[in-house]
Amino acid sequence: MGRRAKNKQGAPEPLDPKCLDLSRKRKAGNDLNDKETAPRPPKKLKKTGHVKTKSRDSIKVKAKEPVKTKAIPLKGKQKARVDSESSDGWEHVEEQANLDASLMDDNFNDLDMEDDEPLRGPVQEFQFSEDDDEDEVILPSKAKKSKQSKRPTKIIPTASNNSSDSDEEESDEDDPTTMANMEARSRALDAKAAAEAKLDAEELQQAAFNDGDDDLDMDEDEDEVDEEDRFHLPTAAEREEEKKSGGPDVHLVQRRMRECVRVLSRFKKLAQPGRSRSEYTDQLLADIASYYGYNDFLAEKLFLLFPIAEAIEFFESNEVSRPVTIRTNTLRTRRRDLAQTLVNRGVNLEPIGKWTNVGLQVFESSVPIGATPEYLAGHYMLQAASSFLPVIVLAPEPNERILDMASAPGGKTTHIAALLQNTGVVFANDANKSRTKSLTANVHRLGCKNVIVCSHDGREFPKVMGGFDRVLLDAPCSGTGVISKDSSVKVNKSERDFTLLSHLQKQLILCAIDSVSPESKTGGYLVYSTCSVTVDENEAVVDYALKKRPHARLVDTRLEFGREGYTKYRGKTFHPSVRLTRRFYPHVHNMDGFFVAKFKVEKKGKEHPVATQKVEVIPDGLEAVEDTEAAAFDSDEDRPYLEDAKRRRMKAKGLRPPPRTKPPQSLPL
Ligand SMILES: C[S@@+](CC[C@H](N)C(=O)[O-])C[C@H]1O[C@@H](n2cnc3c(N)ncnc32)[C@H](O)[C@@H]1O
Repeated sequence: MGRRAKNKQGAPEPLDPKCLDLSRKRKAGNDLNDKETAPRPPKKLKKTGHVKTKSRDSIKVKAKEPVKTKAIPLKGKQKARVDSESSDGWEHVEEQANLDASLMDDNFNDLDMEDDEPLRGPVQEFQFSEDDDEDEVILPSKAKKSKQSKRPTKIIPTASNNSSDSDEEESDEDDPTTMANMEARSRALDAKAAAEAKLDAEELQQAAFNDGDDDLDMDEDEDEVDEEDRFHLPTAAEREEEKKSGGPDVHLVQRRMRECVRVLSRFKKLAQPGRSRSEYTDQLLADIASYYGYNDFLAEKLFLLFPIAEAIEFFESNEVSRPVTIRTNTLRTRRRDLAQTLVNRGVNLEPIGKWTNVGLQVFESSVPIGATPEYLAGHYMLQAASSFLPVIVLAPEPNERILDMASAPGGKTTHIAALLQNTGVVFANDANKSRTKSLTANVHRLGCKNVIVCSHDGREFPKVMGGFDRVLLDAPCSGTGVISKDSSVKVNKSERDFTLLSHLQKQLILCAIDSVSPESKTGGYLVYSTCSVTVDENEAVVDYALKKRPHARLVDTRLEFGREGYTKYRGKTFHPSVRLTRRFYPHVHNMDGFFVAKFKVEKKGKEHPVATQKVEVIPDGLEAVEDTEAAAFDSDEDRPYLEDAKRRRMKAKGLRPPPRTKPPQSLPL
């Protein structure tokens, strides 16, 4: 269990942002009560294994059993070295081919994936993150005031408001939110958060620029550090001794983390003579792992994603629940009407932000939000704000044929169905049959009439069916973006899991591309998303797909916020267009960590010039192989499935279906 969570010795002070050199920051994650510049409020530590610092009393979304986390000491210096190449989760695809043969399953050998030989075989030894368990709601027996009444900052909005408006609108902040002032308040909050986000971005850019740069010591003319005041980094023997005596006091760990961050930011001036950067980094990583309750591997993997001070922000944000959000089901109601009804029931809510016209953020509720008559009637879905994004990016159009390749429990499927206005058809697939039950239940509750639920391994597409106008692959992933919801991720993910996941994601993304019809008149798009922040599940997968399918190119997501995807990461260089992908972080956007990429699939031979202008540095083992025949959509093969589905629809309506034109083929639904 992490010391942050364990709280054996009383609640420690929150890390002082000043000492993390973040004092100028006004984070999107700060409490609104803090108005302008106050730091993140102190977080309460729990006595259970929960590491969340805020509980939801009346609004419980997917409450979990307490998870016991365990501090695992660093095994060696090399383990935590920032410059370690071996531990950053990169895989060699050739090596993947040599994965334990028992992992390989011949079921898919008949797939037309000769060109992807190294990626054959399913990967199945890990738990998938099922972050998007929208609507898996635990209903409280008694409605209580949510701790969200403290009104955490809004989810990051678009920057479109002027500050004078926002000043005016803030003046009535103490008054209750009503339908009349809801929009105005939302705009004010949007403006404030946008300004904060801009400031953050500038500071982070600066931090990234400075990070690791010894010349950061710009204050050389300052007085020498008094030797007595200099932070003493424990020696190896002292650390060993500390371990033997049951680990350091939580306050000591906290102080030490602060000091290490400080020293690393002004190394020349503050470091003890003779001690290296990597020694401080090792100590910091060991303390992060024990304080927040991560295994060493994951602590390092996540730490490496950010400049040092920002990494602490990220770890801190994983200790705080994200705002409760709901998506209006426009098949049943309008957001305005829903908001009015819920306000009348005692729910305090506001529109999420300008980027969505269906989302509402719930601040407090005197009724259980997962058991209102409107909920039961399918007027809304309890859904994380981040999971709106891939569907917004997919932008389905009425009458299209859409595949949601990994769809349970259906938050995104039902959103797609609503955008199609119940026209066209959505094939909602999920490999896990038992999870299709909640998917089907949601499809029914929300009144989606254009959804066909099926259960295939995604890698069977497009053999099962292809030629879709748009495909969404919300891939199974490690869930490193949703640690605040599922803290077990902190300790149950190993390097091997990331290798296997990335392997599976690469297989799935190729099948997803091959399922898109380049002939589509209205579409021809694939959206790839994960609720993970690791590069090997995101940019590396996307880059791999670009190499393997040169007729697919990345296009703008048209989202107005989110950080650009990495085009360079720890010695790897990706195709320049990978910057068109978008990353979302809890500490920046106050939403789950998330990744979204959008591809346009062109006809073969019509490769887009950008897609073929590959940069030279290619991730290990992923040398571009000429794209060979991809599995093509075979309309003859597809016909029996479509016919079967049509017969079912007719039967369901009490109509007599026409005789079959071919011997029946069962569609496993
Ligand atoms: C992130 S969740 C999907 C959440 C869903 N899109 C939603 O919005 O509710 C990933 C899903 O992938 C499914 N899955 C795992 N491996 C798969 C595979 N090989 N093919 C298809 N689905 C798979 C899991 O069962 C899980 O439901």
